Parts: sequence; C-alpha cells; structure tokens
Amino acid sequence: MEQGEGQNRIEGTVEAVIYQNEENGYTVLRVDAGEGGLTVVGCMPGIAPGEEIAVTGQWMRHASYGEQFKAEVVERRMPAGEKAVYEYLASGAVKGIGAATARRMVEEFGADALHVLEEEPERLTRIRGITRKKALAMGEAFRLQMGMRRLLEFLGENGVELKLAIPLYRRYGDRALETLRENPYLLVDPEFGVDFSTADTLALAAGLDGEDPQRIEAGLLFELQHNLNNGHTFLPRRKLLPATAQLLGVEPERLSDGLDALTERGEVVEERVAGEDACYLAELQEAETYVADVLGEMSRRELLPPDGLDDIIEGIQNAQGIVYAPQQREAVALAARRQVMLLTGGPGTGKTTSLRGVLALFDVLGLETALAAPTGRAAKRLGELCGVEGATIHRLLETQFDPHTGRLVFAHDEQDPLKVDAVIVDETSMVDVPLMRALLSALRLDCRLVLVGDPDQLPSVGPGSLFADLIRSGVLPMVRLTEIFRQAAQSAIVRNAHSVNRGICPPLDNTSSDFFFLRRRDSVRTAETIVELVERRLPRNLGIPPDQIQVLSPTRRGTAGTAALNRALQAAVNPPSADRAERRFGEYIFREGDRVMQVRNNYDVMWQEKDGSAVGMGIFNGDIGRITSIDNRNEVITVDFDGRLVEYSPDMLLELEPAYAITVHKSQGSEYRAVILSVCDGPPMLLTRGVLYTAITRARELLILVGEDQVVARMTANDRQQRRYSGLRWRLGQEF
Ligand SMILES: Nc1ncnc2c1ncn2[C@@H]1O[C@H](COP(=O)(O)OP(=O)(O)OP(=O)(O)O)[C@@H](O)[C@H]1O
Repeated sequence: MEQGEGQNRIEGTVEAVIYQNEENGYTVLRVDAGEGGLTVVGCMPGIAPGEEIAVTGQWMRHASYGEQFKAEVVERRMPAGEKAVYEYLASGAVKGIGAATARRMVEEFGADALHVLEEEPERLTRIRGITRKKALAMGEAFRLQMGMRRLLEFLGENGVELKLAIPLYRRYGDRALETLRENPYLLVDPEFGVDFSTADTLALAAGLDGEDPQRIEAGLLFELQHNLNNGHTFLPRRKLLPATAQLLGVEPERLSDGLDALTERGEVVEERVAGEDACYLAELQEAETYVADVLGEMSRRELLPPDGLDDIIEGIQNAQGIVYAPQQREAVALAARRQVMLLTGGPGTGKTTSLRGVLALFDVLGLETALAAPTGRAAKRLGELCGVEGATIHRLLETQFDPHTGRLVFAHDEQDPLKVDAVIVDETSMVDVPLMRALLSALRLDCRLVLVGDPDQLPSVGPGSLFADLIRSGVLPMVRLTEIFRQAAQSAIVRNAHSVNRGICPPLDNTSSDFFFLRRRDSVRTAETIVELVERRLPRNLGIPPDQIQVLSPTRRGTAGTAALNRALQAAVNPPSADRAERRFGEYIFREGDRVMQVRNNYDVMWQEKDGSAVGMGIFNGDIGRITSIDNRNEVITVDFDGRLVEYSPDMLLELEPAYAITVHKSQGSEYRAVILSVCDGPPMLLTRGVLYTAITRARELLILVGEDQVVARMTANDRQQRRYSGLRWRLGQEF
C-alpha cells in the first residue's frame, strides 16, 4: 500500500460489510457516497448496512484491491426514514433480529422502530411472535450496540485510537463511555497503552483543572508505572515528586496531597527502604516483599542429604563421563542439602554441566523436576542440552487471560501449585520481580528451587535486578563457578568474554579462529561490510548460511543501527521478486522469506505445528521466525516459528519486526552459530560493557565485531550500569 497525502472526508451510506473481525473491530465496507461505491477500511465494530457515515481519513492504494479509504475518525448517524431503518435492521446488525422481524417492526412502528427498540422495547410485544422476554433481549442487544457506537464516536472526536473501543468495552461493559468520561486517565493503563499526554489533553479539554486531584494522582501513578520500564521497582519520593511536577507542569509541593491520597487508598505504598523514602506501586511492593519473604524462608531450610551422597555424585559423574571440578561437585552437593540455591558463573565455567548434575541428582532422589527459562529460545536450548523438555516460565505456570480484566493471570498459584518436587530455572538474569513472584507462589511448600544464571548478562527488561540482588544479598546458598574449562578456554569467544567482563579490552589482532575484528572507519562502511559478510563471505568461505547468522547492534538508530541494517540486509538476502508477495506495514515492508521477530508476549495467539499435529497458544517476545506466505487478499501473514505456524492479521503486525538485525537487548537468552556485532559510535548509555559481554556470549562458533576499535575499548571500559531502584537486596538483608 502506498500512503496518500493529507486528510479527506467522505460521507455516504453503508451498502455492505465485506469483512469484519469480531476480535478487534477491523472492518471493510462498501459505501455509497453518491458517485458509486467506495471501499472504506478501519475499526468500525458493529457497523451495518443502511447506516449513514461520515469518515475522515486518507486514501491508500492497496496492492491487490486498488484505491481504498482508511478511516481514522468515523461519525455514524442512525439510519433515518423507513427504507434505511428497514435495511439496517434486516442486515442482521442487531442480534436476534432478522429480515422478517425487521419488516414487521417497520410495518408497525415506521421510522420510529429504532427509537422503540432502544427506549421502549416492551412495545415490541405488539408484534406477533415477540414475547416480552425476547423484546427485552432485543432492546438490550441494541442498547449495547449503541453504547459501542457512542464510545467509538467519543474516541474518534478525541483523537484516540478507535481500536481501543473493544478492550474498553471488555473491561467496563456498557458503562465504558461513562467511566471514560469520568476518568480519561484510565486510558493510560498498560492494557490500553495510550500516551499520558493524549489522556491528559482529553481530560483538560473536558474542563479538568490543572491541579485537580484526579490529574495529580494520575500523573504520579503514570510516573511510577513508566519507571517500571526503566527497571525500577520503586522511585524515591525525592525523584518522584519533581519528575511528576515536570510532567504535569505544576509545582512539586502541590503533589504531596495526591501522593498521600494514593497511599491512603493503598494504590501506592511508601516505605523507608535502604535509606530512601521509597514509593511503590502497591503490586510491585507486594511482589518484592513476597519474593524476599519466600526466598528468605527457603534459604533457611536445611534438608537431610541422602545417605551415600558421595557415591551418588560419583555415579552421576560416571554417567556423564566427566570428573567434576571441586566447585561443580559442591554445586551438586549443595542441591542435596538446601531447598533453594543459586548457581552462577560466566561462559564456559560449567553451569550447564553442573545443572545437568543437579537434575540427575534429583532424578536419583525420585524428585519430579521441571526445567524452565524466561524465554522460548532459552527453554528450548536448555531442554536440548539436558535431554528433557524445557518450558518457558510462562508456559509452566500456564498463562491465561482474565476475560473480565483483560489481564494476564497464571493458572498455577498458591491455590493450585505445580505438581513438581523441584524447579530448575536457567538464564535467571532475565527474570523480573513480578515473574519470580508468580513462580514462587506456584511452588509447593517443600518444592526445591535452583536458580542458574550469569549475573553479568544484561538485567531483565522488567522491573528489578533480581538475580544480581539475590547474589549480592549473600543470603541465599550459592555456588559461583569461576574455573574456565580447558575445552571452553580454547575458544577466544569465551576467553574474550571473560576479559571484557574484567574490563580488559580483548585483543583485536585476529589471531584466533572464532573471534574477529574488522576495522571500519565509519558507520556506512560498517553497514556495507556487515551486509557483505552475511550475503557472501560467511556462506561462501565458511559454509554458514545467512539464516544461522545473527547481526546485532547496540542501537536501533543510525546507519549501523538495526533499523537501517534490516533494510540493507533484506535488500541483499531477500530482495523484491515477482514470486514473493509483500506487504507494507508502517515503516516496514514484509516479504515472503523474511526473517522476523515477535516483539511482545502474546499469550492468546494460536499456533499450529507445520504438519498439523498439534496446536497451542502463545508466541513470545524475542521469538524469531520466517514469513512463509503473505495473503494480501485475506490480509494474513503466516510466520513459521521453528515449525509452529502463526497467522498474523493486520492488527497483530505491530508485534512483528524484521529480524535480520536485532538489538543486543533483544538477543538476551538466545544463542546463534555466528554473531556479527556492529560497533559504531553512539550514546554511552548503550555502549556499555554489559552490552558487549552479552553480545559476545551469544555466539557459539563465530563472532565478528565490525566497526571502530575505540568503540570496543570504550564499551569494555564503560561499566556503568543504570542504577535500578529496588528493595529486594535490602529486604533479604532485613530477614536475617
Ligand atoms: N568437569 C568437567 N570436566 C571436563 N570438561 C568440562 C567439565 N565441566 C564442563 N566441561 C566442559 O566445559 C565446557 C563448558 O561447560 P558448560 O557448557 O557446562 O558451561 P556453561 O557455563 O554452561 O557455559 P555457557 O554459559 O557458555 O553455556 C563444555 O564443553 C563442557 O563439556
């Protein structure tokens, strides 16, 4: 599709509804606008033939369907006149009314039929065959529809995305419009995801005073919510007040009462934590306290080790065909004595080998053990390494949507705990506080827990620096593996990862066979080299096909950022072709054969195994797949995620991005045969040691850095980590 220019307005009568998606309201209409039929597309749930509409939007050219009008604001007028009312009712627009009933209604009430239906449905009983019960049900169905329509009009008039009508309705039912008018700030809830400024404009336009308590409280909650994305579980009062004051354009002193009101109502918890006046969203405070309490409790519990533990470990070593180093032996032995433990270490220090040892021990002890990881890829890899199935934590807990709140809930919790005796979690550095809370609440009281990870990897995207906090608290039983095994030490990838971690810039002299540096003096040349490596050099010279190479960049922006690299790599490895369909979506052109990534957790999307053998739910942030087909007629893009096929409708495309190049942050928890990292100048916040270390440790066989050597040196030296406000370590310390 090509985008036309400027806003246009058309008016007409709906002739036919060609397509309507019940879930998200996406609709394709045939509209009679006086000069023949037009195609209008957009979010217009419940719209029906016979309705008069006035639509503001833009003309677009669709590759297969030609010109169509994309609606942004839709004003719907009720059909007037007997003919239009009849057509509207006969179209099936109102549940329970078909053509025959429509005819009788118009015969009886004329053009007033709709008024009767909405205001005095009991009068419908005058029509033969309509009982009182049925009449009331018809009236109710119509009123519901009118509610949706008015809600849509309100959203349209206020420049809020129309597609929010559906989730608003799901949450608030027929009181949605009223509730929204009373409190426009509810749109800022993460479920609706509207900018604070949009909701604020709406509220101010409706006459709310700039210092109204409602506005101030909404601003404070937004600021706390927003800062979860920066990894903070709380904000100190001394930061929260000025930040909110700036957001709202009011004096900080004006905010204290609002904060007090929120605390009184229990939406915010203010608590003295590690010398700060910590302000928490209530659920985060609860989650953090819960995690500290439960892990503190588990840490104190000592278990009786089995008789002959040494012999058992001996047997496990023999079965694995290795001799444990002392630290590894200690790890397995600790798992026999404690209910919870941490197992940490850098690459090649034998974490996985020890984890397998613990798993084997639990097996000998007759414990049923679940293996889990925070991402799908990490879970899969863990399963492969251990020879048993690994699951994502979300899958283990069985994610469900609460249809009333539209929020995510887990099937397993204190009421319905997991039926396992032990859980081993890998890549724990990626687990945030709310997810750990959910996991802990689903463990039986005597369930064992082993948390494995590398604390020097980038921290979780979500709030908290959980794994690092657990380690630094010194409260949990822990084994830290430090010895790099000979086999691993032969790899320059492993050696250099460790040296970066110690702040020593790795040698960039290309004397190894798996770690290379290609010096390029600017980002244009860097990008060219990266494309050449993926397109020709690695496939031809080393036999590594493009789909086993992952290009990484610390940043999205700039010539050597992921956005530009994706365009360049797509043009090189999957160029336009007559036999590969494509579809434009925002700034992207998706094409059959493209490598793509799901960028949000979507728990209620359905996948089907390629061979049709199984179906399931859920595709997660960071999952990488390939577009197998683009059906522009039905507006469906099919993506193959390692054998699981998912169909993306237009509204889901927001969750899909090209993945020839991805940011280092998105690569966490995944491994690739070959990794190419672009190292060009950029903001120091992104050029950190943690980013370089994480990127290097993603590579299994080959790592190539392309760019400027000073940038590599600077990244190695830049050990600044953005401070995350979190009270977990402090709370664990208080426990003892
Ligand atoms: N006790 C041992 N004796 C000999 N080799 C070992 C021993 N423990 C581990 N290794 C070898 O060292 C290498 C690294 O071990 P492992 O994969 O367990 O480390 P890791 O910490 O999980 O590494 P990564 O984080 O890179 O996956 C492997 O090749 C493994 O076979």
